[in-house]
Amino acid sequence: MDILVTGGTGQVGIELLRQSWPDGVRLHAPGRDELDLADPTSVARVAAARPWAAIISSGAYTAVDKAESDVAAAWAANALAPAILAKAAAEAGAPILHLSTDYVFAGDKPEPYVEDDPVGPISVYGASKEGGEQAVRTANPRHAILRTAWVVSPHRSNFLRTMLRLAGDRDELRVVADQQGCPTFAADLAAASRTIVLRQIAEPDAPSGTFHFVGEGDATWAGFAEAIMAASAARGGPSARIVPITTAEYPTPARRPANSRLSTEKLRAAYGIVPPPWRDSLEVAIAALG
Ligand SMILES: NC(=O)C1=CN([C@@H]2O[C@H](COP(=O)(O)OP(=O)(O)OC[C@H]3O[C@@H](n4cnc5c(N)ncnc54)[C@H](OP(=O)(O)O)[C@@H]3O)[C@@H](O)[C@H]2O)C=CC1
Ligand SMILES: Cc1cn([C@H]2C[C@H](O)[C@@H](COP(=O)(O)OP(=O)(O)O[C@H]3O[C@@H](C)C(=O)[C@@H](O)[C@H]3O)O2)c(=O)[nH]c1=O
Ligand SMILES: [Mg+2]
Repeated sequence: MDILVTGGTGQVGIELLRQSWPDGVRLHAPGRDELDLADPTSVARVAAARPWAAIISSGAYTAVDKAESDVAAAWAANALAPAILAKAAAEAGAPILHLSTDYVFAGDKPEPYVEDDPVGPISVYGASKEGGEQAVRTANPRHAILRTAWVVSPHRSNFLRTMLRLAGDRDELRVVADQQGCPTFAADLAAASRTIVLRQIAEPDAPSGTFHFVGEGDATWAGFAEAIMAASAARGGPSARIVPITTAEYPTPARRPANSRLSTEKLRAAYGIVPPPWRDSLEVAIAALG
């Protein structure tokens, strides 16, 4: 049984490939040389290369600030590529698991967002990911659109690694304290994705639709940074004092939601998946960094 994974070299892709998969399941994760998400011809070729048992669509244009000035590339990778993948899976009678983001929301809801809340992206990245959701939803009835948020891991570029790197150079880090969300560890997300995709392959009537998966608990970016520093210091790693600032004091090309906490109740009910607390996963990740 062959599963196509896009973005296999990304934070989530690396952890997907590391999961233990049942005998007979093979994951195929072509690199950029073979699969260029910005090139529809290349995406269509890989999508049609085999009758995939499932497609996991994890690859994306994830540089949130750069996307503001690179609109076409962001939309090609985040919306058009998933459309092609979802259609190819549908033609093979196969499900697609597509990863999406909290940044599809505007961030003005005071409570955690549920799956049915209206989207309202405030960035090019968020809008392009919303485009990808709509493409997947309309091209393949057998889908799980899995929205996640604030993904970190010991690999690639992410907030955890940025904070540790900056802490190695400075005594003090200024971090925004008026944006709240749910930190998510890539390994936890990959484990949830594995459960969903295996059930979708095995059961044609497995729950389809949009679901949220994020680490249990919430934080502001400043609060997350403080927890990272405490965990790092406890293991003799780099640490710095976190100075809470406002979004206005940290100007960026892209706007980000003030609140993008996500409720995960729907996934719990549909698939029995219970997200681990992000603070527990932080300890595991810091330990893995040595
Ligand atoms: N990171 C986060 O905080 C969040 C991520 N998500 C979503 O989760 C998914 C996985 O994200 P994550 O693993 O963190 O992403 P990363 O930024 O770690 O990795 C992105 C992956 O996509 C690949 N990719 C990007 N552009 C192309 C392209 N044109 N052609 C081929 N491959 C390409 C990269 O390949 P290469 O190695 O060649 O660069 C890499 O494998 C994405 O859909 C993202 O939108 C959702 C919420 C939060
Ligand atoms: C590096 C740094 C960032 N910040 C702020 C900027 C921003 O508001 C917040 C997080 O910055 P980052 O650039 O790491 O995060 P960002 O690129 O916004 O992360 C997002 O990535 C995409 C792919 C998603 O889908 C989202 O869920 C989210 O994880 O922290 C500081 O306040 N101080 C700092 O020193
Ligand atoms: Mg970033």
